[in-house]
Amino acid sequence: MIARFNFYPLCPRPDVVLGVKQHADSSAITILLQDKEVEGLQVLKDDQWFRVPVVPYGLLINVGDQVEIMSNGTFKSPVHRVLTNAERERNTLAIFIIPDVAVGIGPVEKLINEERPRAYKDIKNYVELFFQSYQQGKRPIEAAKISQELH
Ligand SMILES: O=C(O)CCC(=O)C(=O)O
Ligand SMILES: [Fe+2]
Repeated sequence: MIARFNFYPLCPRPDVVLGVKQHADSSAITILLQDKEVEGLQVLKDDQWFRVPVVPYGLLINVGDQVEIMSNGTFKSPVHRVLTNAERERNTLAIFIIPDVAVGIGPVEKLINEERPRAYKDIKNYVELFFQSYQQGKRPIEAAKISQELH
């Protein structure tokens, strides 16, 4: 488990500067305590950005890439980003639940069948793989997909 406190200072140019660039989380599950007043998080769906409303003291549960892999794609890890704000500072707390790297992860056998063939490889240290791809501007989960090997 990793806890990250995010602080977004005032930014004079929210039109050109992001608080966090678009990504999906490398965790299995993320628990996010948003700022109780200031909005900023957006989720990508069907090529459109949707704002995540503020729910004071509410916890936002987000599926990360590792649950997408373990569920053989049944649950999707959403791409999201954070905007900046010229008038209000913003604070959030993200708790990333991460499986033991020594154990590794892969799709659960019972979720693999003829209709849904195995879509992801077994992986030992997904977070390391994640950051290799992330630095190159690629969607890290693509590196875990089996169809990738055919190209
Ligand atoms: O600060 C937020 O609202 C979200 C931060 C986030 O996406 C992350 O820390 O992975
Ligand atoms: Fe995130």
